[in-house]
Amino acid sequence: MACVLLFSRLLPFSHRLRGTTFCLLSLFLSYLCYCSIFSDGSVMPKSADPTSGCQRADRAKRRPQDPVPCLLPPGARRSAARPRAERRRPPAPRAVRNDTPSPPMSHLKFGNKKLPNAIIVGVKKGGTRAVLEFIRIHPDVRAAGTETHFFDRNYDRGLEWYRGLMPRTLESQITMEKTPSYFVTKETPRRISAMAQDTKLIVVVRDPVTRAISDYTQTLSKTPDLPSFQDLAFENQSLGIVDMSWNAIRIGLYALHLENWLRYFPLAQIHFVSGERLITDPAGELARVQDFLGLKRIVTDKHFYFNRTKGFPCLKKPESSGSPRCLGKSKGRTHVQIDRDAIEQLRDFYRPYNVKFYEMVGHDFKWE
Ligand SMILES: Nc1ncnc2c1ncn2[C@@H]1O[C@H](COP(=O)(O)OS(=O)(=O)O)[C@@H](OP(=O)(O)O)[C@H]1O
Repeated sequence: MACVLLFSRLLPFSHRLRGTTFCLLSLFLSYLCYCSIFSDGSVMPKSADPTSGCQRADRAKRRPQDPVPCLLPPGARRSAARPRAERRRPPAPRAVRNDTPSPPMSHLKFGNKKLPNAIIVGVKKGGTRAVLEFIRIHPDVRAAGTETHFFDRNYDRGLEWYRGLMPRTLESQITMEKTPSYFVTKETPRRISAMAQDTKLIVVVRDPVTRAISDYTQTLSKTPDLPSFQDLAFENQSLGIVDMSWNAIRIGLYALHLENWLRYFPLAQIHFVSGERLITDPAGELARVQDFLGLKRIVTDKHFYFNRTKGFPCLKKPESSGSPRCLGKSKGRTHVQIDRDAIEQLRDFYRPYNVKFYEMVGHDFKWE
């Protein structure tokens, strides 16, 4: 345009006409030149998707299950394969495509849900929560957080339902759960053995008299108008006749329950944790649990401290972050006071069962 204005001032009309034509012609030639230089589309590529060309080129060689090669770190393979001229170009804009298949990151990151390799099967109020919380700080252990009650209450839901409750684990990790009522449920040993005969079993046992009082204390906290402990524990206290049908009493007959388990599992596949030693020497008990599970002894006394307020061992603050961890208020309640005579009567009642249990497992737990 500047050219046209200049000519209109300086030249007569006939000359002006020739000058304008010259000007338009040179503009047209410049345009043709521009188009020929950038005709390969590098100014505005047709497809902004950096993966599309790559997918097309490789598709013939790939099987459907193979990963899409263009999902590898951009540039790693493609820069070597591209012609030099193309490599000099500015990088194509990164496009977010919803239809690009995602790599299976969840699989890589979290592993798979597996049926448990080891189960804490009992006993109620034995210290089962403490064992699970202590063993699960081991990096090779992952555990279901809540009691699943699969083998006693939810068996009809099937193994896939059960598996769904498990945490994701890597190949090297073991899966665990705890449901203390399993130990006294008749069908459970058969059902666990039907799932996997090599399932490792852990039983946390505790003096059956203190266990019964602990059980009663828990029930009383939820049902304040419960009859007294003595009323429930004895059919006739003056004659020393214990009511074996009361659950709090029945659970403590360890020898009887164990007989049922030994029909389906060898003794070597069952590990017994002392509920008493779990409080006085948690690291020692955890060392034995780790050995039984075939784990490296990683959970050691470094991990515990005795919390005076709680009156129990708790987990120390992890090095990285977090805070010290004690079990909740429902663990370590102050027990209901039971008179000495009733306790002595219950000790007499349990003694033969305890002795039988010590013989069966080859260990004296010294419940006196
Ligand atoms: N470290 C630590 N902290 C708190 N409590 C501990 C610990 N170790 C063992 N225990 C004892 O665990 C008892 C509860 O047992 P369970 O976890 O098996 O109970 S439950 O069956 O799951 O309800 C609980 O019983 P009670 O003292 O009668 O409440 C505790 O004595």
